[in-house]
Amino acid sequence: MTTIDTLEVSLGDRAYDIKIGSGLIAQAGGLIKPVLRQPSAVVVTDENLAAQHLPALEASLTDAGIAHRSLVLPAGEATKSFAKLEEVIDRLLEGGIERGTTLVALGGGVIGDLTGFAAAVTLRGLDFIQIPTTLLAQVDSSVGGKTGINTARGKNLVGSFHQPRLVLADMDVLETLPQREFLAGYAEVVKYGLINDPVFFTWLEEKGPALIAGDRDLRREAVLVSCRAKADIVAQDEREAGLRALLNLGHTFGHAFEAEAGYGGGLIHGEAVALGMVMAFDLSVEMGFCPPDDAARVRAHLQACGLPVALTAIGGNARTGAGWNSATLVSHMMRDKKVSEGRITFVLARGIGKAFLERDVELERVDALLKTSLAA
Ligand SMILES: NC(=O)c1ccc[n+]([C@@H]2O[C@H](COP(=O)([O-])OP(=O)(O)OC[C@H]3O[C@@H](n4cnc5c(N)ncnc54)[C@H](O)[C@@H]3O)[C@@H](O)[C@H]2O)c1
Ligand SMILES: O=C(O)C(=O)C[C@@H](O)[C@H](O)[C@H](O)COP(=O)(O)O
Ligand SMILES: [Zn+2]
Repeated sequence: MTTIDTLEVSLGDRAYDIKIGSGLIAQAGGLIKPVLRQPSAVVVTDENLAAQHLPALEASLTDAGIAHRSLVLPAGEATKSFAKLEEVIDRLLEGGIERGTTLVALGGGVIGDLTGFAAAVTLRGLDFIQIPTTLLAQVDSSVGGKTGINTARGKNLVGSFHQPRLVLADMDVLETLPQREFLAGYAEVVKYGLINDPVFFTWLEEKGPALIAGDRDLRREAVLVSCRAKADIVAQDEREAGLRALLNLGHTFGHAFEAEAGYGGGLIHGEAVALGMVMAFDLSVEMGFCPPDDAARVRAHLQACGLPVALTAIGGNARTGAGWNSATLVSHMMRDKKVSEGRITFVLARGIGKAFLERDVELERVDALLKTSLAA
């Protein structure tokens, strides 16, 4: 049996462990059982996971004596919707559910966010467990308790803070993850370096190519460092009173791009975040906060990895099939949850590893930056 790394998200009576290792899905029943209120679970997953990893999870739950059933949803961002939330809740209630039943999210961020929100509101609150299967979900979405859905008006505009009881990050599942999805998750890994860990960013510049190519030790190290970074921030600021907003680096831009792209798969979250981080660094340079060389390093690394670094790579071309304009993107940004008294709070940087929050940003600057990127 291989070793399991355990990190704690220290949140008092809502504290929980993140377990990182190989073969965790096969052992899930035994690992989950101690945190269950009663031995009954409903697994929520998507059709790709149902084909590839659900059977192993179900077998493990059966072996551990946990009664279970599974709900399988369509894969993709469009599933994070009111319609699918209603469907999940209806199927939970239809099949019979009690307050002691635990939901188990087997999937990427879409399944994790939706299942967590369903858990938060069904019977006024069920426990849930995260089994993240994408790199993005392992390093970011499964940790910290942000749950929710998208609306036609924007990303994640309906949701709740609801912490999981346990996170099981099985490194083996990354073997079946499509490369585009792996890369998208890598953008959120890079984010931790850019926020407050310049040594990690330098490590990624050096090791990123091998990690992306499939080196398992490097992948595990990156998941561990990322989860430690996120757990540390969440423990200090669970509900985003301040510090936690740094985890939104690249997201004010990125969420606007996702909303404009329509959640259809033409642009996925991590890709939008990669481009958003490039733009946040460019804005930081424009405003005189950040040395141009640091922004150049960010752009160069993400580009070398194959992530989008200009709006021309995603908007108004074959991927989305639509022409974009800066005014519409700014109007999306005005619905960001960090808007306060009509002003957007941006996550900017004084350099790599030196992110900070800034409210005093003229929208004309943002508009000009978007126009430049649209014409690049
Ligand atoms: N709650 C948070 O803190 C948080 C943080 C970051 C992102 N998010 C959200 O996460 C979502 C994106 O999550 P994602 O990037 O994981 O996308 P996703 O959940 O859509 O998964 C990506 C695709 O990969 C497939 N897949 C997943 N695991 C697989 C595996 N092991 N093998 C083969 N295929 C697999 C899925 O079926 C899907 O088609 C966005 O909605 C974003 O807003 C939330
Ligand atoms: O956990 C957080 O806090 C984050 O901001 C992590 C982000 O990567 C994630 O995309 C999150 O869902 C964004 O949250 P939102 O509140 O801006 O919708
Ligand atoms: Zn994100």
